[in-house]
Amino acid sequence: MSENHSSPCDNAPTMMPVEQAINLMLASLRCEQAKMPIQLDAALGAILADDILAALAIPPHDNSSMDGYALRAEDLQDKDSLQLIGSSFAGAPFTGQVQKGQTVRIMTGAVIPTGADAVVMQEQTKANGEQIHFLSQPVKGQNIRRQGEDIATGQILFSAGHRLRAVDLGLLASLGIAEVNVYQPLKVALMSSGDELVAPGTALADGQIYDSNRAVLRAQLQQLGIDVLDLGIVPDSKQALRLALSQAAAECDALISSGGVSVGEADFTKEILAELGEIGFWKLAIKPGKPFAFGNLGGCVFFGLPGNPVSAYVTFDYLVRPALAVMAGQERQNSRQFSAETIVSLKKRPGRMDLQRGIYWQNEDGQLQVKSTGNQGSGVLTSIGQANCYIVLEQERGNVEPGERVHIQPF
Ligand SMILES: Nc1nc2c(c(=O)[nH]1)N[C@H]1C(S)=C(S)[C@@H](COP(=O)(O)OP(=O)(O)OC[C@H]3O[C@@H](n4cnc5c(N)ncnc54)[C@H](O)[C@@H]3O)O[C@H]1N2
Ligand code: MOO
Repeated sequence: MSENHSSPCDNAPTMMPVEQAINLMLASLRCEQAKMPIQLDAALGAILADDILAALAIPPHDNSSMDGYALRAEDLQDKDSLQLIGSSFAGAPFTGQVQKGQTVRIMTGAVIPTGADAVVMQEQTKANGEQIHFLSQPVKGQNIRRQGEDIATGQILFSAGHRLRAVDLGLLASLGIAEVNVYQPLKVALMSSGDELVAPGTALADGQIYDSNRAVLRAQLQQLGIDVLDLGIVPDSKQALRLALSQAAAECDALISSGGVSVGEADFTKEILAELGEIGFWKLAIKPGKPFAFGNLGGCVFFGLPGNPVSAYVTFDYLVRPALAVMAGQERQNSRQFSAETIVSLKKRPGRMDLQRGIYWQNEDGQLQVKSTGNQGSGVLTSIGQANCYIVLEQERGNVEPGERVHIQPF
């Protein structure tokens, strides 16, 4: 993280527009992760630290896409039989040259013999000893997969910052690459704040609830390949918060806390953040998630998520995820949004951008339609479980009527 964190609106009375907050956050962050070599079998989800150039072509040779016979296409213009002179198997190429009037038995994936320029599949032939009779007239290039048609030598296959997916591991393997340089994973501390919280598996006393945010956030971090330092449940005490924030600052690249960032009498998180570090901004024009706080504890970036389970989930998704991607060295992802017609009315007050939870589908005419999951309360975690998209409603928009168009962002 850069040393200079702007403090655009400490104690700002107004809510900062979400785009502005994201831009401020991303501009203040950069990747400082060391590079490390990693074997392909452990590289799923890792982020490349170097460009990958193809040192060879894929496929490396012109080869057959069918079991059949390799030949010179022009030879079958005036006759329909050719003399068999050998065979080319995948891994055991034919070493001679195909001359006028000759053919070579060939298997799928085998190298095209020198001189041949087409392959006829065996179902369109009849063998009679060394004479092969052809039932179809081939065209030049038929059933030949060209050298480099998938990947050309020297091509940049992946740029630094690319997050490796399963298919990418196959592409790297096809180039013979067994090890790549990736960025070391981020280490992120995670804590839940609140005296009312207890860990699942324990009995509840009066007024207590189970801590669900940590389970969700831990899993989301794990999916991003991040090392999680779980600081557990931190009670609403300044001293406990000081200890937790100090430990995170000493050991981690970032701290994600949930709860305690609003204006209640036990909401101390911001106060301790300001004491040990710096508040970058607090309070965004977003629903849910208004009291989101961003700051730093020296070199440790602080993300203060609101305690309400939906607010914590949504702010992680929309605000923290892109920030962590920058810190982890990942190339910028554009969020995929589509336009859809809402078939229900959506309650919306101007002033905050809404990320309502919706269900979208394609109707018989191929048009995207969407409806709300229902109760949009920021404690209703099932609204996310049932949803397959966010309905993104602009900050100044008011109530939305059935038939109006809205933006959706699929999960
Ligand atoms: N007077 C005002 N009150 C509130 C405002 C406001 O502007 N003025 N904002 C509301 C909004 S919006 C939100 S969001 C919440 C956020 O408050 P905190 O971040 O301080 O969160 P808590 O008060 O600690 O908790 C809120 C809610 O969520 C439950 N919770 C907290 N942590 C967890 C957890 N780990 N797992 C499950 N549930 C959790 C907690 O019990 C509360 O019910 O403030 C509003 N108030
Ligand atoms: O933003 Mo709070 O998250 O609206 O409930």
